[in-house]
Amino acid sequence: MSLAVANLSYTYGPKRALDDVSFSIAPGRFCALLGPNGAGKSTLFGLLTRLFTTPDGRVEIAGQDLSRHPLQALAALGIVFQQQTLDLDLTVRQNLSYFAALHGLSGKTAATRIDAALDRLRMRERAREKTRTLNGGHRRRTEIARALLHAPKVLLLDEPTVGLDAASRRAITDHVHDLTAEGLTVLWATHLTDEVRPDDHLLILHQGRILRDGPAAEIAQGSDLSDTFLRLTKASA
Ligand SMILES: Nc1ncnc2c1ncn2[C@@H]1O[C@H](COP(=O)(O)OP(=O)(O)OP(=O)(O)O)[C@@H](O)[C@H]1O
Repeated sequence: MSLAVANLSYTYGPKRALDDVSFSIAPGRFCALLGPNGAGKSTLFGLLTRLFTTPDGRVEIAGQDLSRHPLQALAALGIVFQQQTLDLDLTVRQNLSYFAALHGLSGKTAATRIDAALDRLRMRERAREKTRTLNGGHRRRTEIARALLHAPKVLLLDEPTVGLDAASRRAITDHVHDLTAEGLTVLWATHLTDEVRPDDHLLILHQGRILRDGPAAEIAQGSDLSDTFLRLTKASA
């Protein structure tokens, strides 16, 4: 498995934000983590990226235990946070170059990796543009390209389409689905059912618990996924 989470729990004081969460994602799968506001998606991402830690449960990334071998585990992880983290005064290429340097990449290796990442997101022709001049969708694509520079096996995206118009939202969703064809494993947090495709792996998270885990089409059972999602998250509200 590319990502395996077992019996993960987390509390903020008395508030239990994650309650015995377990799931695993196979290599090259697109997995949608669908949950309403407050479900625990950001808390889960914080634990997967070691922004904070918990003694309750286990995380394995590309076969490496996150608490026992954090450097090796995190080296296999790319992350796109919910809030944008680009320097708007730098060009697209400069934003990526800086990040490549942080990963110890320089010279020809860095240039080759940057070109490849920009190609994957179809952003190569915009490499010299100031990030400030890009629309929201292209800024997001720049961040995704940046997250791929160190050749991670697993890519986490925390509500990556927030604030984008419908066309950009569709384009980003399509681009990231395409990345899985090259073997990348994706965990995509969202509260929007139209970003989930029938053959995606789907996790429905609500009030810190996984309510469903399986192929999206099986979970929807022939009806509209948004109806299923609303029914499930209302029933236990
Ligand atoms: N620092 C904190 N202190 C106390 N409670 C918190 C804190 N951060 C999150 N929570 C609570 O933990 C629960 C899970 O929050 P989390 O942010 O992980 O959910 P989410 O699914 O990411 O929601 P959103 O889509 O709104 O970002 C919520 O009930 C939230 O109010």
